[in-house]
Amino acid sequence: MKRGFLNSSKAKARPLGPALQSKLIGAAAEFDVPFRKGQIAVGAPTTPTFRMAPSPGKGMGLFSTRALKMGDLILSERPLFVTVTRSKLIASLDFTEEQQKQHSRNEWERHYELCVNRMQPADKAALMALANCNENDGFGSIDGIVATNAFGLEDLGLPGREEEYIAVGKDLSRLNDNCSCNTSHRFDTPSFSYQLFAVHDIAAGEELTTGYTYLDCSTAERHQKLKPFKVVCTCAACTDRVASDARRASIALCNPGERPFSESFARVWLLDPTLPDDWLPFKCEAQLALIARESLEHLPMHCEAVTTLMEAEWAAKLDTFVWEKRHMNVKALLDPASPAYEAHPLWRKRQKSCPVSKPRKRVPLPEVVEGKIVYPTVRSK
Ligand SMILES: C[S@@+](CC[C@H](N)C(=O)[O-])C[C@H]1O[C@@H](n2cnc3c(N)ncnc32)[C@H](O)[C@@H]1O
Repeated sequence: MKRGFLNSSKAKARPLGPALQSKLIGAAAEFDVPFRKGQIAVGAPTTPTFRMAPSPGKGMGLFSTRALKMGDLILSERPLFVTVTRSKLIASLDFTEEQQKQHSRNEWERHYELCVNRMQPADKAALMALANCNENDGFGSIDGIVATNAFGLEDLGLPGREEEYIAVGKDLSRLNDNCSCNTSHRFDTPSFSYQLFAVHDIAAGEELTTGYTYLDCSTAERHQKLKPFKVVCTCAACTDRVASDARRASIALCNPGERPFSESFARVWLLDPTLPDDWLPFKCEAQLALIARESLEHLPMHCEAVTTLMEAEWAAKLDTFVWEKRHMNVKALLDPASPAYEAHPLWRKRQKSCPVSKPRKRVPLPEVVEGKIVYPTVRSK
């Protein structure tokens, strides 16, 4: 699961076999010693970065207490509660769909109760104080809280079963949704903690937000996926949906079939020696401009576009930084016998297929015109 919560489209429903059922755990009860004192884990910020406060129309939320820079660590916390990803539990083939659903909810509630009753009182109280958007939907009280607040815990699963676990955090689960979110989290397995980072600069007092669903899709798709959280998102992207949808479609298209950016555009560039050298850097810059415009810096495509740009263009620029200790000799990058050449696959392939460099021109960035992305220059092959 790239980001977000239990109901993410990637959280697959699968039967819960006995082996998995026995793994159902209350993290606070099961993993102790180094982190038992509070929720703060290794690497936590030394000065407070956030506070919890009401967010109009959204219940409680987290707000920055000081200006944060892109990449700043906001919080680091051990999950309160870890469990296997919720799946439908089959009871009887004679059950109606609704009876089946209710059976599943009852079973999950029974399992959760076993775990929660093993938790430390303070952890249990913190868990039970979290929001529950499923209160009147036939969910048990713990099940409802887990469904409202759980994050994917993909780094704990075995290969091929990465989406097996989910977790709830005392502070992390207070993050509200925004389709142009300003934070991203990852799970640090050695410290068994979630770490939350600023994905762009954040002003003091700004609400900290995350994306509950995949965000490189249309407003209508996002709203559909937000339904289980009872969220009707009114963020800037949802309000300016025509232009925003066009930009997001273009960002997602740069990643057809979830192939890394470097494999889609870089491949075209690598294999076509008639394209100018600046074709790929241009594509990267266009992608970066759209990502920045939509505040989608948390997407893997952002990192991929920067990496591709670095390899395609900035490697050559490094040649001029002779005053820098780590100065990289680009001649080495051009020499197939050198280790530097070997270490840069993208550059290497480009040099192989297109040995003659063509001059790099700056081009204006794409714009949205009547809901469509318009690239300013038609690039000739
Ligand atoms: C994980 S909790 C977030 C923290 C929660 N606001 C609280 O008070 O603890 C998810 C719930 O917060 C509310 N929420 C989150 N984002 C929202 C948004 N953008 N607009 C309205 N409600 C939102 C919804 O009720 C949702 O079910």
